Amino acid sequence: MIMTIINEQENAAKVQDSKSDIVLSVKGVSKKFCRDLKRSLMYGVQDITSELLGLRGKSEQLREKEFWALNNVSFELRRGEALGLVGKNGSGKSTLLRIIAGLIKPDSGCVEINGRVAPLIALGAGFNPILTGRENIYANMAILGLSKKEIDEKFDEVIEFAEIGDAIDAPVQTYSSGMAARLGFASAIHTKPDILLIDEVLSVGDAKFRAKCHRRLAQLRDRGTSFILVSHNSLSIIAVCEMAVYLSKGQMLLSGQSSFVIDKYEEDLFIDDKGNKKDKISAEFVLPDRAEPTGLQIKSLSFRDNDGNILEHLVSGKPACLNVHGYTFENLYDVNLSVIVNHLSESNEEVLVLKSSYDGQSFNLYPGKFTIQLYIPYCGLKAGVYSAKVNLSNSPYFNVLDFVESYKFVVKTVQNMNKCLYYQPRDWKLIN
Ligand SMILES: Nc1ncnc2c1ncn2[C@@H]1O[C@H](COP(=O)(O)OP(=O)(O)OP(=O)(O)O)[C@@H](O)[C@H]1O
Repeated sequence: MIMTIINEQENAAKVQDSKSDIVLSVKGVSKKFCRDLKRSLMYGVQDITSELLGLRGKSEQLREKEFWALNNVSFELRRGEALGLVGKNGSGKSTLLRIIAGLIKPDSGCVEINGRVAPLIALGAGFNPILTGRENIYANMAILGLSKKEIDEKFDEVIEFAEIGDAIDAPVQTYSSGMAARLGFASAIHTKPDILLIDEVLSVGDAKFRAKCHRRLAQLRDRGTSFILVSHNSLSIIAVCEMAVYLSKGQMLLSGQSSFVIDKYEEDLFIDDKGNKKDKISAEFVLPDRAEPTGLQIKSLSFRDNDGNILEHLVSGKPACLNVHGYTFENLYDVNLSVIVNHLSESNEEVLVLKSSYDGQSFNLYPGKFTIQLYIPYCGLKAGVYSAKVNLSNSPYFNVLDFVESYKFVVKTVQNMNKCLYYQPRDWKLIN
């Protein structure tokens, strides 16, 4: 009997602990906007008047031209946790951050915050363009709740972190977007926030500064700061956040472990608004006939398996052939194939540059159809959406004969490789 009582007390303490760990609760938050400016102003006046008169009821109905920018979104954030917010353009991410930051009110639902929130929303948000960097630091940190004395104490650290030198005494309107982001980031992190809201700001600035921000974020996390990070860069989300929320047209489609959520999000990048697949990526990419004076035309591109069947998508670690099928009108010698691949769903950076010339290979083509094949014994790309520039050129000066600017394709993975930059074939064994 005594044991039971102790256990119940322990359980109650645990529940209490886990509750006090929650720094943010977003409960059924909805927000509607109106596309028509005149109407939006009219609705605004109506809403304020009825609120003043105490008549404003539940605003669950949409009026003409209104739409839900957020619809019944709920999640919790714990102390020291990092949560990624993903979704296509216009899915409601910034609106949600603005509601959490208290910049706009939800139409229904509520946000409960346990601590200090520092928003790093749009670049230099909160900065007054005609004030200097120095004046803005004071204004910004005061808004975030610091006293003049506290700001004086932190000031040198802030400018040292921002590394903007003499520009600190120039008006912020003369700053580049990178400089404004540095200053915004530096002042926000020095307010010792409990929750930091970061909207794409980490994608500006040079690589060195970004690395410094990431290091500082890791330190803040160790001290218990929680983050919400909005980014179109899936790798940033996976690297920084253990949890993620996926918004689509204002609704929370999915929440959970970030690698799982990102997988689904990346898959959906190829689904259009009507739910159809946007590009038949795997089906042959067929080019129209063009008047090419170069003596060669690329007719189609496709990825195929070893048996020549068209692949719906590539799979990390599995073999594939890229078939470049075309037509030549004359003899062409020393033709080179080049394939440059960008990772669309992440940084859009080049991740692969393959040129037959680099491998000392070129092809002689004679009038009629041809197929040049690039065989990859295993696909080293990780899951995601990619775009390839495919180009045929010939020596001696690599004159371009024909090219395809953007051949999109999807790579899927059967194993969890999301935290890796590329696919690594592997085998595990114990050797006694
Ligand atoms: N003040 C506003 N008035 C009317 N519509 C708005 C307003 N603010 C945002 N919207 C609309 O609400 C929707 C959600 O916008 P939001 O900026 O939250 O999307 P997002 O997911 O942050 O997009 P992005 O990835 O492009 O930054 C969009 O359709 C946008 O046009």
